[in-house]
Amino acid sequence: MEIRAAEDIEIRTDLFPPLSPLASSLYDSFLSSHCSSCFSLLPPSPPQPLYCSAACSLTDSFTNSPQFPPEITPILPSDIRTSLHLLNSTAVDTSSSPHRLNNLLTNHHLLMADPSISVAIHHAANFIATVIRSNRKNTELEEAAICAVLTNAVEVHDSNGLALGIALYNSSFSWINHSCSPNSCYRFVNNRTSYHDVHVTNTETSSNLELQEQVCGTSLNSGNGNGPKLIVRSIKRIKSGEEITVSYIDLLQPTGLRQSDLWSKYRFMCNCGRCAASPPAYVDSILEGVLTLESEKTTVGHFDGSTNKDEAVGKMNDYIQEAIDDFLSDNIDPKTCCEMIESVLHHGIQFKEDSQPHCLRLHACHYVALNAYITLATAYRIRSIDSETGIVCDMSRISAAYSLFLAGVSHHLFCAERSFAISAAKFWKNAGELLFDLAPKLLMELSVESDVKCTKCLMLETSNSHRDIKEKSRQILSCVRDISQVTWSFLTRGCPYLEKFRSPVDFSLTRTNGEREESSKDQTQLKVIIKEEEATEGQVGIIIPFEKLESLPLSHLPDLKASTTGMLYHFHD
Ligand SMILES: C[S@@+](CC[C@H](N)C(=O)[O-])C[C@H]1O[C@@H](n2cnc3c(N)ncnc32)[C@H](O)[C@@H]1O
Repeated sequence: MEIRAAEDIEIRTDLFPPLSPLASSLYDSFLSSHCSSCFSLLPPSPPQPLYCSAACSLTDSFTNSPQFPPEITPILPSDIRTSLHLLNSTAVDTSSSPHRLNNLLTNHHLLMADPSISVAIHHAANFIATVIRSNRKNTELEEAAICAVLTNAVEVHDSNGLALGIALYNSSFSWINHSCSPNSCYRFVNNRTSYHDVHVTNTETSSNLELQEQVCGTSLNSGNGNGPKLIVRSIKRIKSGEEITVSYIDLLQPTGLRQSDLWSKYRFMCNCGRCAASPPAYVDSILEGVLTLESEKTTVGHFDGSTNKDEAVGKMNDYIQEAIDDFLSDNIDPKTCCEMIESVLHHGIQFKEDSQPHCLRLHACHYVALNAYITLATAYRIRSIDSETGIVCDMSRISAAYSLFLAGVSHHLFCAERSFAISAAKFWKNAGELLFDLAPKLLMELSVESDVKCTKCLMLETSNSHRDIKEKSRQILSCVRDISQVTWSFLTRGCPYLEKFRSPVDFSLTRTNGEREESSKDQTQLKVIIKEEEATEGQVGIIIPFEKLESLPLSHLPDLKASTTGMLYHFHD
């Protein structure tokens, strides 16, 4: 099943009114802080039982279910609670074939064929049958409910991106397939927001969609009226008849990782255009891109004796990822985390090829580097809070610089793949917040007053059309580039990794190992190794300077890809 547009849909259109879930549940860690029915934050001393209102308490009858048996692992208690709600929902037709419960795909055969999960599904189904005191002879329906939840439920996030729990929606949403280059996205709206507070460009939007092979008569808003409401919005222009797609996973990952993410979470191999592209899309090559520098320009190597680039890249990735994981699990302090990650980002690692030493670095847009910038921005921010007065500003400044750099990098990727708009917008917002946070600290330190307003761009104005958004995106970049001519060197002072870059939106290196060099000279010394095994001898790629990529009409990007020989991207003036 799939959903297709019944008519042309403009960018930024809500495809149907906010949808209530058929069933939902908080994760265990939020059960005492959030309303189990509508997911809103409860007051500091919450009422017992834990609902925000009498209406919410009426919709949720299974919160006090008995202790979950350990055999249900790896199925989470929130999956079981959602399955219980689903079976208890008046909007669910339990008399139809359990293999397509309420017309939702259950992937029953796929999940039951996997021994790592089928045993747990079986135990969980027996547990659910006991709770609902089912007198059915078998637990087929309970199994189907669990499989429907595992196949279709989505994680619910609050406005800060915190994952609160899961929710399952009817076929209007659940029939929307995944794409790694989707044309739509979804988000959750506060239950207290009325439909009229939500921006809807076309109030007739429910007629924008055609449900293929629709057989159920369920109305769009059937389900748990108090649960977290979901909105689907177009992020590209969609032609009549085109399939509506959203992303089920983080899109800022290269193809192999996206595929394994989808397999481990949803048990399917993605067959979308981005995954099937050959040669791979520009963004997928650059998300895994690495740089080599000639030996005399480098001094430090973290892993001696490596003669294989793939192995060297693997070590570099593992080292950074371990530092990130250790930081997130409190195993290392923020200062050590910054030192470990920055040392690999800045110095890269050494390897030998044809008995020549080379230094390998992650490309600034490498997916591990992106995760590193997020961690570094957070770690420096924590250091700013924990610091003595003297270095508070320095720590906040570098935190803002990493956040701004991340926004610039994601914007660069967004220019080539428009579905990265959501990530780029989030990173720009974070960067803006950290810069706003830094400004008063600096003013206090400098004891000056200032009223700074941007007159170059109209960033806060909303854009309606594709052309407007492109123009606004160009304005923002030109504004950031102009401002960063004066601020970037200040923001990055004392941070050797970021000091190498000309600005947060230009990734051509300005120095290698402390030596300031002309950018053009650098570029001839850098080889962009995107997929080394596919490059032929003598191929030298050049990092595409940001301005050049930006000034290219988007329609040229596929040409750029098609004109490549091997996997190296050549770019000529
Ligand atoms: C939420 S459902 C989407 C609707 C589903 N196609 C249906 O018939 O009801 C998710 C399931 O659809 C299939 N699916 C979704 N996107 C896919 C894609 N890009 N490639 C292959 N299968 C996909 C997978 O079986 C996945 O588990």
